[in-house]
Amino acid sequence: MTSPVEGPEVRDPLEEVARRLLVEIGEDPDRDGLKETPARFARWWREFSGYDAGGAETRFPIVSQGQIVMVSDLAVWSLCEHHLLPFSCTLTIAYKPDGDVLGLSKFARIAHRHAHRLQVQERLVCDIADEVVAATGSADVAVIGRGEHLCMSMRGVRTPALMTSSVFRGAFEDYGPARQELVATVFAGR
Ligand SMILES: Nc1nc2c(ncn2[C@@H]2O[C@H](COP(=O)(O)OP(=O)(O)OP(=O)(O)O)[C@@H](O)[C@H]2O)c(=O)[nH]1
Ligand SMILES: [Zn+2]
Repeated sequence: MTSPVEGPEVRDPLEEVARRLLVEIGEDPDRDGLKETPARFARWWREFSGYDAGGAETRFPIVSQGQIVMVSDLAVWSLCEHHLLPFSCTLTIAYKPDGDVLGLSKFARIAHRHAHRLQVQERLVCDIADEVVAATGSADVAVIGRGEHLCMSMRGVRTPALMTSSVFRGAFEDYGPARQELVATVFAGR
């Protein structure tokens, strides 16, 4: 039986990036505790950038006309494109079905798909709204995000704060019943 020929170990270029980073901040990348860190760093960035939220859109026939569907307290993590630091964001996605309704889990998949990118929170909610419009065929879509950004909490101005960003389309644009129901749900909490 022949054994497979072992070639030279192929390192992910991101490991070199991590080693360089460690050296630049005055660390020894070969010390115990850091030896495996470049490989872990490379795996984490590949996981982040190659994230696949999967799942085809599953639609069901609409149950009742004029209903508002809201999925609230969806918690996602994203990375701020300015500092590459995480921000957490709690999202509420609302829409008025027009035709079919979308499977509940698909909203979480859509949210994660757009969070797993370098983002700013304003664009995150718009990207999610755009995909919900495309997936549901409804023009009445709203997304509200409430986030805490580590780039503001742990560095820079070092002040934890909550940022709210929102997008209101169609029936949610004016401060009518749809918008009022949405805002009441978001601020009532669970
Ligand atoms: N509007 C918005 N601002 C963000 C978001 N994430 C980070 N920021 C801000 O982007 C800005 C980047 O500003 P710069 O002046 O280029 O960076 P900086 O010198 O590190 O700024 P400081 O954070 O104030 O120290 C900062 O005010 C951040 O707080 C986001 O999702 N939306
Ligand atoms: Zn930032």
